[in-house]
Amino acid sequence: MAQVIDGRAIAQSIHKEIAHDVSYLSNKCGKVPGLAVVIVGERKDSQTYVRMKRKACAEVGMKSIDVDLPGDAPEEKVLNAVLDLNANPQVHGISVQLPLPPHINEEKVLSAISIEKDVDGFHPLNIGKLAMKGREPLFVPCTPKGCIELLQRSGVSISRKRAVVVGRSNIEGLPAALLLIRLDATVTIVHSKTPDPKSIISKADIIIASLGQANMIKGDWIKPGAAVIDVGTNAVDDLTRNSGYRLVGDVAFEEVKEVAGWITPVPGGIGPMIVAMLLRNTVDGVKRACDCKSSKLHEETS
Ligand SMILES: Nc1nc2c(c(=O)[nH]1)N[C@@H](CN(C=O)c1ccc(C(=O)N[C@@H](CCC(=O)O)C(=O)O)cc1)CN2
Repeated sequence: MAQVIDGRAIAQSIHKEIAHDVSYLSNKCGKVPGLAVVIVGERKDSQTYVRMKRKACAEVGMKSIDVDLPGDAPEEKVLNAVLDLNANPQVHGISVQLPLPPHINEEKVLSAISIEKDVDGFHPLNIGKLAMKGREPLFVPCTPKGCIELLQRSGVSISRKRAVVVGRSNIEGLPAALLLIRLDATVTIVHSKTPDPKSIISKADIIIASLGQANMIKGDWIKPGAAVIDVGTNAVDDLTRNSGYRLVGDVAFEEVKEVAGWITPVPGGIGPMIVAMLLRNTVDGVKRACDCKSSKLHEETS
């Protein structure tokens, strides 16, 4: 029976670490880390995530700068909002909530964010550096960074392990694979066109599932003892709920739990870590800018 990794509890302890750093930066360096979250449109799921990001900022003592634009805002308006935030000294990080409405060129908007404030790590320069040996990105995307944090804080070793990433999206699958390679795992990416995914997944010590297909990965696809991180968030009909739906992952949780060594639930696994990593990236950016080393932060505040 797998150990269920509690993403909410791990994210909460990271929030405490961040609050510690924020207090030091505010009191000793006179810098209150500021995160700008930009939302374009009224998608319900995006509004939920944006609310969570803003609430988390308040909880750890960070400043939240809110930019809410209507769904029909022209691209130029979104680009101008980003340029204003780039120039605002109170803003240390900018998160433009994805997906953007279809009339807006996502690449253009993400490329307009100053790389020093690209706390989502989506700027092509940051992704490019993540992909290159010997180069260090300023920021790593939050979902894959959260996956690694969950593995490491649960005692799962990564080096020399066989890892399979299911999905190849720019913000999840692809950067997750790049991070695992940096940590010396041997990595295979399985995607929607891969023949016989089961035969590949069943050899993995570590699985990061991010394809967006409800309950796709079954118990008999899993090597006994493997670590399974479920990044899928799929809404399935559930008439017993007031909302009429519930969230499930890409992994058939109940059956995989019987075989795996570690597993994350949905909800309550990677989700809360995405927000925690965004705050972590923002605070780390401020530390880098004012040359406050984290060891010094912990020494002086503990
Ligand atoms: N600019 C960005 N856009 C998007 C990102 C991102 O990292 N940056 N990732 C996702 C959305 N996302 C954050 O933005 C996100 C997704 C899920 C959660 C979360 O905590 N989920 C909960 C369930 C919440 C619910 O009940 O609906 C969980 O899994 O426990 C947080 C953030 C795409 N866009």
